[in-house]
Amino acid sequence: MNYTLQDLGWSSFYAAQIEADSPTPFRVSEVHRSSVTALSPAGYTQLLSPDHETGSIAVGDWVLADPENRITTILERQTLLQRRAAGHEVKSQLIAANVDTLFIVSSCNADFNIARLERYLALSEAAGSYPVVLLTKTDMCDDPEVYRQQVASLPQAPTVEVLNAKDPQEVARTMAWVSKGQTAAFVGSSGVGKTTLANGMTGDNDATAGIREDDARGRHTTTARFLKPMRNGGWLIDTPGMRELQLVDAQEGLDAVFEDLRILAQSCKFNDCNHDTEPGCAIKTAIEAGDVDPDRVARWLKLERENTLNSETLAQTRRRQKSFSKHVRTVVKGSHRRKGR
Ligand SMILES: Nc1nc2c(ncn2[C@@H]2O[C@H](COP(=O)(O)OP(=O)(O)OP(=O)(O)O)[C@@H](O)[C@H]2O)c(=O)[nH]1
Ligand SMILES: [Zn+2]
Repeated sequence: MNYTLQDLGWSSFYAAQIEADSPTPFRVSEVHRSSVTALSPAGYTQLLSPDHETGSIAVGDWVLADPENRITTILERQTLLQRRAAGHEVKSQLIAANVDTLFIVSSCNADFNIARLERYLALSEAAGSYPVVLLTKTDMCDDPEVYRQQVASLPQAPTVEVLNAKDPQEVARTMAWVSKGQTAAFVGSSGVGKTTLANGMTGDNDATAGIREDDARGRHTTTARFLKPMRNGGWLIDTPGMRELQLVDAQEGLDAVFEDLRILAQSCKFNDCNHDTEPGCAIKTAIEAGDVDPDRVARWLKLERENTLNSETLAQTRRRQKSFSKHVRTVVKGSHRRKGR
């Protein structure tokens, strides 16, 4: 199957970043330890990272490479999904780039959890992706509408679809949230139906998501991310293992999801009000008047604290990533100069 750049999601946003005589861009479809697999109209190509490290490249990225297939430029992203990486050290982990639609998957059962949905919604808003909440397992639930209502009545009124993920017609309906050339990804807990939905949307038949990869320490299970073509001409970034999700650098996302509380907090007497014991706290007053749900305030403050802590500690990591992208851009400029420009 050969794809045009437009099929792969190329748009004027990216075209504006390259020059007329730039080499053909690639879309990253898989990130490995020191190389990436990328798609272009010529098919799949293995590309090398200049510093043999791929932490700054995400599935979905658009990149340029030199004739030796070494990546020279990562094009500016339209959207970027990231989270705090697992482990003690605060690092951001790139999940996927240039995702237009983020499917936030939960089930119409005990998995359903507003706090988790708010967290995923903030992630999506911070990334710049359009969130669509998919509530699965309607066939095993007496009243899916109760669940739909709970999502739809959030102040942000997110788009929500309820469906049986095993029903091809219902999957086809939800697939319409991704147009030809657009890219989608899934987040959600284990067992909510992400693989089932992905199989329905791509026509694949994946049973397990983990793959095995060799490294110096021997074989170990790793989580892989793939860009896969959807039946309708869209693209799906399959992101297994997207369960635990700590926010980092997600202030804009939190501001969007909790806009009502943020606006209310502007009326607090103190600018840096913790909405705890301070006098003149507009949030507390609203809770006491029954205008605001105290649980929602608690969820907001918890996510705010988490994001602030992670984002502040991240500064150093971010500087390292910046110096990487500076390095690859310099390579491009240098090669231009050599050509006498
Ligand atoms: N009846 C019914 N079963 C579903 C539905 N969605 C998923 N399932 C079943 O739920 C089980 C888990 O579904 P998966 O698609 O593997 O869930 P997942 O989100 O990919 O889980 P992880 O890979 O662990 O993250 C499977 O047995 C599915 O067949 C649904 O809408 N209705
Ligand atoms: Zn306050």
